[in-house]
Amino acid sequence: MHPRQALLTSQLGLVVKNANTLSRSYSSVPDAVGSQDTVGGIVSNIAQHLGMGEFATGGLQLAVIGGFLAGFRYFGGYFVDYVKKRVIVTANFDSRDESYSWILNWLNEHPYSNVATQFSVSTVISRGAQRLPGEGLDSTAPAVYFLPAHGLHILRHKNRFMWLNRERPSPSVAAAGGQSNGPAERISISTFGRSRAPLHNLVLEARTLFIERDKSRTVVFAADQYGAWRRTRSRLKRPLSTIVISHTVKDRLVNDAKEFLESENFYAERGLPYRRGYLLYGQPGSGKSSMIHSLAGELGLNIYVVNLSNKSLTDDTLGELVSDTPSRCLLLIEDVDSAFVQRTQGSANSSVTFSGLLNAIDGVAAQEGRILCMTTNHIERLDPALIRPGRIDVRILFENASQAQAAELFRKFYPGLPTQDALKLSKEFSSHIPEKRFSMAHLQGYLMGQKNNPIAGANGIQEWVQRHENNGGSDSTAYDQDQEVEEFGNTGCISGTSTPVRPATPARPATPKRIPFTLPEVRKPDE
Ligand SMILES: Nc1ncnc2c1ncn2[C@@H]1O[C@H](COP(=O)(O)OP(=O)(O)OP(=O)(O)O)[C@@H](O)[C@H]1O
Repeated sequence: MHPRQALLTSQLGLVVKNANTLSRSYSSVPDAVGSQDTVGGIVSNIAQHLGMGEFATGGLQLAVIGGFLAGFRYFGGYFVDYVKKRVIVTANFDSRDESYSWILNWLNEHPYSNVATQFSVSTVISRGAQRLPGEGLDSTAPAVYFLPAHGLHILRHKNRFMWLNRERPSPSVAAAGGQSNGPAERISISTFGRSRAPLHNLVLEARTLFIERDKSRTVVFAADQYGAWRRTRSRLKRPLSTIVISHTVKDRLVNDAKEFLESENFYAERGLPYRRGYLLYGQPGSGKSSMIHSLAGELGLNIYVVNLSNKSLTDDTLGELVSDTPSRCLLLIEDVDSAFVQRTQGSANSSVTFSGLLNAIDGVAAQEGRILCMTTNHIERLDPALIRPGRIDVRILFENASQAQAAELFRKFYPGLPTQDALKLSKEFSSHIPEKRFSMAHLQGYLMGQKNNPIAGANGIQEWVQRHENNGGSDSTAYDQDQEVEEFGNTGCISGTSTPVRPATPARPATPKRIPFTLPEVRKPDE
């Protein structure tokens, strides 16, 4: 035999011998039973039975042992997982979900965030840890949040050890995982034990903390390019008293919305879709958006804004977005005329089709308990189907400033004035303003130039008005009628009593048409 061959044979013999020894060591059966009962023995017996040589027997024994080890490795993972599941409880949070913001906020408040040596700094608490505009604008300096950095952290909460893993997959991993909503960040929090209660309570605590933080604010969500809602900003609630419109209109609108939110049973008992739609229409800068923000604040609802001009928005994503809104929220579609002029004209400015919009508004997936608000400066351009009863239940006309509104705006603009002075100066101010000639935004702009000088504000208005009238003014022709709420049938779909709005000619009329209404009074649902 060749010396190398002899060496190989002797080495293999050694391995086989060791394998026999090893296989014996796994056996818990006493030697008295005989070597036949060990794994090695059984394998060699089978090998002998098959007429295999010593070399092949050793190979077979090695293969069997390798198989055992591979099997242990494979099933060992399951075993470890099984044990983990029985002694460790874990909660996972995904950045695409609102609960992620609760946890980030909770972490920011947690003492660990002050001592963590690896931490990230953020000016916003938001999903996806994205830099989003708007937060902190109400204060002079933007807020700063200190959060544990990505990676593993061990912290103590309510006398319990917990470990937290904050992970952000790379975009390639997210793409491979088919995450169409963009790469998601994840936080998992674990602790020993089988009870979910500690983590359950932690989540509830985080939610309460977050709600407290937003209590005095209205949070605005907007659809991102992936078709998911993103928190874009939160604003201090705007008091209703700062909106200068007819008090009757304001009260009726707010009461109507409040009544709706309390009438779930009424709708359920009658099998009516539980939603309510408002259309705020009229002059630019007359307070439509401000009224909606104020209304949301009053009702304690967050605002979900859909921008139909967003080219990445499709019928499907719009439908998903609407069905993804919480059951209590205000869904806002601003400047709805800019995307849809008339059904027949298609949707040149939007990837969403007209029927896609209608489906999203009242399709089966549309959320119950939702308030829909649409705004437009051109009601006459809207397709009647879009604003038919059931989709839009209440219409509110916003006009340019009346003299009474101008006077009230003046008084609210200078709240520190003694009553007598406020009355005198506001009268002087408003007397020079032609009825419904200028928008409230326009007048507010003028007053901003006289922020600290109410007397100059009152005295200078005449010259300002003359100047703007000579220039043709920047406001369009005034309406000739009073502000009012126009009320369709309460139940929307089954009404059929209202007079539909005729699609107007494409040319912009000087004076928007008033829409006739059939029910002058707001009816209570249980009347
Ligand atoms: N009726 C009003 N009461 C108080 N402030 C008003 C009123 N109307 C307008 N403003 C002020 O004018 C500015 C613009 O108002 P807002 O955006 O609400 O108008 P809009 O009708 O929604 O305008 P557009 O149709 O152009 O979107 C805001 O700063 C708001 O405070």
